[in-house]
Amino acid sequence: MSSRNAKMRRHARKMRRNGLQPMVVIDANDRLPDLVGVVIARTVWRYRSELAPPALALTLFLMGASLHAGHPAWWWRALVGAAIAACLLAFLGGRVGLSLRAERYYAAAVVAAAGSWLASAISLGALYGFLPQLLTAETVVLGVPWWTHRRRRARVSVERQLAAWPEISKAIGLPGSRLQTAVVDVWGWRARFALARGQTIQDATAKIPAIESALGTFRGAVRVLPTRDDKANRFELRVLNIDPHGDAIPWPGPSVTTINEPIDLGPFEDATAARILFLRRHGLIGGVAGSGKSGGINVLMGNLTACRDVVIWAIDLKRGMELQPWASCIDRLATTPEQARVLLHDAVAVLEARASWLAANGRRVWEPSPDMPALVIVIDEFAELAEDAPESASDTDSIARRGRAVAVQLIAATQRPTQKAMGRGAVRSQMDVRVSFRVRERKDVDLILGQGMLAAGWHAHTLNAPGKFLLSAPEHDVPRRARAYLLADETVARTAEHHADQRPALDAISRTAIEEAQAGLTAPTNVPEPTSVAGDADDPDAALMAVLSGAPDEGTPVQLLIQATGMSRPWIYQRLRHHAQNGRVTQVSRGRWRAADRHSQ
Ligand SMILES: Nc1ncnc2c1ncn2[C@@H]1O[C@H](COP(=O)(O)OP(=O)(O)OP(=O)(O)O)[C@@H](O)[C@H]1O
Repeated sequence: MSSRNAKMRRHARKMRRNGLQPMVVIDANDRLPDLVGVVIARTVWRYRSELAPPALALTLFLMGASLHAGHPAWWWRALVGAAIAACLLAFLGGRVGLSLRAERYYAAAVVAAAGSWLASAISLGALYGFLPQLLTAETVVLGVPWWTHRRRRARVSVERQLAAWPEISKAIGLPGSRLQTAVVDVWGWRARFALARGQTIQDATAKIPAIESALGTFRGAVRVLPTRDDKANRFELRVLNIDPHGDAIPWPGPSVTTINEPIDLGPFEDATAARILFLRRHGLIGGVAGSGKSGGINVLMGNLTACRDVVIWAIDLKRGMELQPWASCIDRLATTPEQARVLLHDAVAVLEARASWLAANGRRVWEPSPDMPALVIVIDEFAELAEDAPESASDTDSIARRGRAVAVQLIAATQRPTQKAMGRGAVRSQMDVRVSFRVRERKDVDLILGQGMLAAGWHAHTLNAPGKFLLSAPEHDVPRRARAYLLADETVARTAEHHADQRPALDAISRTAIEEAQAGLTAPTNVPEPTSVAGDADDPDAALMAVLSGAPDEGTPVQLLIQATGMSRPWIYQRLRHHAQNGRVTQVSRGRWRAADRHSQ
């Protein structure tokens, strides 16, 4: 036979040299040549999934025939066995991977039909009456759902694609890498590979375009990720047949009611939520204009405003364009450089006061609660702040370095967080949560996400639609694409209105600190010496009323009242409360007081 095959190969080569296609000629009396046997075996193997229904029918036929000959009384065993198996599949099929109810009922129906036909064949004979025709009809009827089943067809096509992996791996420069498992999911499929000795996940990441070409997918369909066990010599390949982020994903509403819970920013490609904890963390959001940063901030605002243990301050130097719709939920909104400067100065005062309070009370961290809320400062376009209010750099720096323990947190958005744009301080390096929307240049990946992230596969420059982002944080150390939920303008307006009533106020410690800071900031130099205003150093209450009577329309800061009377802050507040109850003084604004009727005093 082998000399015959050699002869055939020589003949085929000769035909090809003459420009002809070789043809296998089979003599009716001859044994089938090896080649044909191999071709048939390969075809059967290749189409084994499609051939499963007739193969099952043939097996049943042979079993029925042989058992009828040897054990015709066994028919009831087949019947009972099939009934039990059908019930198990119908009710517990989920445990063997039949996740959909329709799949479970189908499997149960197949087992029941096969079992009853087999029982009849064992008892009566496989060729009895219409039994062969019945078997054929059942094969066709029950075969149709099998042949048309989407997931089965997808799995088969994946298996066929992956059968070529040994050649693909050589062609793309990952020789020796081996397929371990493959699973079809809603969006496409994923497979786990073992790498050859010395190959790394970074090598596989660098080969993504080559893998896409070899598998014949569309551009951008392939992701390379570490496996769950985080082994350095394995990787997971995800291939998307449909982009799960193809359409905008409407915001389903807030995912949290406290900052102690992780906020859901939008789904990853496998439909799991990109949840991130902001408690005692600073966040940096970057990406080119139009990449969806403001959309991302909207998702954050929708969630933060639902938290009763968060007070939100915001800086939006684009005249409040982005954050204005949330104004009813924002405790303080700075839209000018001067307002921003004061706001950040006050935030540092809050930070200091909270730190002193923690130290005095032997506590390590500020646990946010509705009475003692976290203070989250959202800054849209940080670069404008750095440029227009450069004197605030030391304040943002202090907050970035020392704000975590006292829950005074920054969330900054900017297009390119260069050192210059971030105010040259420690702000960028202190950002614990990084969200990168699309960047224009590859090097901007490292700018937003941190040094070395581009090389590690964080390819934010390949994000291809607004709202798509990569999330980097201690609990998110793998570059998985996510897409932020989209809040329509009406949703923002409705949510802001809904949450406005439940916003908490700052705690007394923070409020007092702000009043002190503002008194320090605004103490005018031309105000007469407090003692001379008071005129009566022996009677602090009279001195207090004298200062309040002479107060300007915008009121006198508490700090001045302290200086005028020489009394402590609690004493001042106690007297102010007392006089306010009697209608003698009035609070003009936070920390500023004057006499109710200044002319009658
Ligand atoms: N999550 C999202 N899903 C779908 N579309 C989005 C999403 N986020 C933003 N978009 C679309 O992209 C457009 C630009 O988004 P956005 O204004 O948030 O970008 P930006 O990065 O803040 O830009 P800029 O820096 O100019 O303010 C929006 O008008 C919106 O149509």
